[in-house]
Amino acid sequence: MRHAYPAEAIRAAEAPALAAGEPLMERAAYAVAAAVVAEARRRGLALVGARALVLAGGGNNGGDGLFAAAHLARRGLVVTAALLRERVHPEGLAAARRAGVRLLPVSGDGAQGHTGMPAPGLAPVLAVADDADIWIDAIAGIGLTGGLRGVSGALVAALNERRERSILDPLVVAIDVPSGLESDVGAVPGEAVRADVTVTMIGLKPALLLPPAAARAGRVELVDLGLAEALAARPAPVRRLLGVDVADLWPVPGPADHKYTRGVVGLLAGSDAYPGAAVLASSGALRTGCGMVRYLGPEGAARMVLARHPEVVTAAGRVQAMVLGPGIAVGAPVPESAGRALVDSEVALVVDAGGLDWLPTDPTALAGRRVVLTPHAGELARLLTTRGGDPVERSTIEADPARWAQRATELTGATVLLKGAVTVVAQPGGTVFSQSDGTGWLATAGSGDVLAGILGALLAGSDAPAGELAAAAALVHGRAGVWAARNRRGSEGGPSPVGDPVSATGRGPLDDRDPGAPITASDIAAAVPEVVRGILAH
Ligand SMILES: NC(=O)C1=CN([C@@H]2O[C@H](COP(=O)(O)OP(=O)(O)OC[C@H]3O[C@@H](n4cnc5c(N)ncnc54)[C@H](OP(=O)(O)O)[C@@H]3O)[C@@H](O)[C@H]2O)[C@@H](O)CC1
Ligand SMILES: [K+]
Repeated sequence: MRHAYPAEAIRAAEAPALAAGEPLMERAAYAVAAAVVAEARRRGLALVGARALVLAGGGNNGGDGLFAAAHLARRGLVVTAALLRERVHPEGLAAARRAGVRLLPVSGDGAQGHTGMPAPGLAPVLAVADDADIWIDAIAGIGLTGGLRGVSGALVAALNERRERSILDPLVVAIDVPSGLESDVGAVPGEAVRADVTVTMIGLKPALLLPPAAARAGRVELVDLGLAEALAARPAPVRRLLGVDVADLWPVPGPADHKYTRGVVGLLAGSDAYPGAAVLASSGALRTGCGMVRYLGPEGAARMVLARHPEVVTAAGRVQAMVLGPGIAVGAPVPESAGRALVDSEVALVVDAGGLDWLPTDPTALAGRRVVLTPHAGELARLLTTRGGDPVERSTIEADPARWAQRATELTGATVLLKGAVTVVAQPGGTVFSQSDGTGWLATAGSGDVLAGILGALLAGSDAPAGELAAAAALVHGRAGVWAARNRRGSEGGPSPVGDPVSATGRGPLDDRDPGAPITASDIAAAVPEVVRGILAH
């Protein structure tokens, strides 16, 4: 499991070590220099003579940068340090000077000019940036408050603009947190550095896991500076499940299990308008490995479900988890079986799409129950607007998904899995999970119906907390999409997949060399067993 800690916890963990005189900044700077060297080598950049620009702010983050600049200069790189404050870390500055780093004070004059052109005071540093192979961002770390101001904001805006126009393609390494991100949250308050690699100290920060901020960090390397134990004693409000965590909580059947002990999933999904959702949610649940699926929706959809999955049962009966709402239109009346499940505290619930309207208005009504809502941003906007009183736009949610998912848990009393490129799961009063396991190919009709089925099966088959199971479902769903996109599997029941057996775990992102192939929701469901096997065999 990955854990992310707020700045306050990082500072508390480092305080005793600093008081004891441990050379944390030296260790941090050494790790940054090592990461720069390793990444430059990976890119085939000759180190001696390579040009690096360090952007140094006035705090300890700038100190890390200046010491790292000194290391790199001693390795033969040509290093310039842009000093963005009149006063920068004095020992760091002295070390950089001794190592032969060129020091370039950056004037803030006119930095906030209104013309949209780079401010005149920035011209010298932009000229160095244009020629540099490597930019190292040491403007600010956990000490940043609010959007980047003044000369730093203007400089980062100008650098981002140059990269966007593809004039330049330097290696960008951020120290601790890309500058411009507030380390405790996923929202991006203004201009922020876009890093290829972020070398982060002591522990991960929430901004490195949460959308949309996390996308600015690139690959994250954690350097614990010997403080992992001190930090582990503190609560981590943001977490990410890994495959091994999912293996630990996966309901693997034992010899004494039968279909009822494995868990029965009830499905109230699909409608005359959207019958396919019933099929896809059934596929998701069956491929995840529940004991039985009971399909309780309309007859037309039931026929389609049975045609694809003859193992589905359409008779009413006991269920351990119920999936309510995929493929059901907003405003549809509450079916009797859904009404019963909503008041039966023994039944875990997955509530999606049209089912979201069926939730009790009193958030305490679901207290103590395992209930997971699975909206996308548009559905969450609607739910927050109807329940919270004030209108909330989809774009507002996309600017800070974790915050709004948490707000929805307060208003409903349920766990909320907010679907997106990075999926966040908020629980009442609890940890937020942030899962980034998928690929853009997953954004296809019916994908969410499959996810609801996967989650229904996990809730039916395991007693683990709903939030962890929701994060596990997101991980498996994401990896199934990656696996399907990589192996270009045909429709469910089609020919055996071809491809590298290593990729059967679904691990590892698709990349420029193998961007993957288009997939359908059926492909995602079909890939789930391979992904589960990969996770369990790990
Ligand atoms: N202690 C140690 O030995 C170790 C510390 N470590 C490192 O220290 C970092 C924390 O250092 P920190 O506390 O000094 O804060 P830091 O992140 O440098 O930010 C302050 C600077 O940012 C500026 N600034 C703030 N807001 C701004 C804005 N909106 N827009 C523009 N500027 C803004 C602020 O300017 P000012 O407000 O003072 O004008 C000041 O210059 C941590 O992230 C890690 O990298 C680790 O390596 C472990 C060892
Ligand atoms: K930084």
